[in-house]
Amino acid sequence: MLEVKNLCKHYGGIKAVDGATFAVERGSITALIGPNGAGKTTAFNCISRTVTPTSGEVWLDGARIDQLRPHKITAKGLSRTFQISRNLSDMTVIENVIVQSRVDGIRGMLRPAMSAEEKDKAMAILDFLGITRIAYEDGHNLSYGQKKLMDLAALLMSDPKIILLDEPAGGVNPTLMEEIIGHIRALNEKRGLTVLIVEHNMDLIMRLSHKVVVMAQGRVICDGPPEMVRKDPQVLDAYLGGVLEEEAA
Ligand SMILES: Nc1ncnc2c1ncn2[C@@H]1O[C@H](COP(=O)(O)OP(=O)(O)OP(=O)(O)O)[C@@H](O)[C@H]1O
Repeated sequence: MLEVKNLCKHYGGIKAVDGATFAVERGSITALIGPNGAGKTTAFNCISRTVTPTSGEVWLDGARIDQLRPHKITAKGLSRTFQISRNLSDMTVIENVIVQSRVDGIRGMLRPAMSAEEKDKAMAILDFLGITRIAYEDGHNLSYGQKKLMDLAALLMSDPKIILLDEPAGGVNPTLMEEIIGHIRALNEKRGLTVLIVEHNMDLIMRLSHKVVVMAQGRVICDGPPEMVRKDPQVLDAYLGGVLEEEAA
């Protein structure tokens, strides 16, 4: 469904992504992992076109998307979250969900009124995520976890076929992590969404993913099912005896 071919992003002499090639199969939950600085977030940014790749190609459902503007990519069915929640704190949750999800760029941000249709759709999504009770809460009153769920809701407004989640469990407590795992699984199994996740939490990765793609120094060094990847010597080397080795023991 999503194919990344020989993707490169160089910042001067720094090769943040250096010829990465991988695929995300339709209906899968695929994880992109790797040590700090491996190039995961930069690869995400190139796929969603929030940064311009230096070279390489990104294909979605057989069409090249690496030359499209970000909102055109969203309109084609690919949506992403950001590591740092982008909530607009002087708006309510439902307003945030609607405004952040408008795919027509800056014009959407400037269009204040919510249509009845947008509101119904946003409420149905908040319901799916179990957070209708905070629909009219101001953005600045939200907990960190509630912001994460609001971001997920905004992501779903554009009816994506594939979602890219950047550290969905980053900084959340164990209870919320279980909730987020449940939501991701439900989105995949009940709504048929394909999911690509960047995440450092190995427990989440090993439990959720069908396939794991491992990056190190801008390149893909291994990909396959989680139980294979966690025992791969190259992967263990890349992590230098870190969390994967403990898990594989
Ligand atoms: N805008 C930038 N300018 C210069 N260098 C950058 C820029 N963005 C990323 N880099 C560098 O590119 C490399 C890859 O960074 P990236 O954030 O993609 O890694 P990552 O795998 O997501 O790391 P982490 O797990 O720590 O988030 C790092 O060496 C980083 O310092």
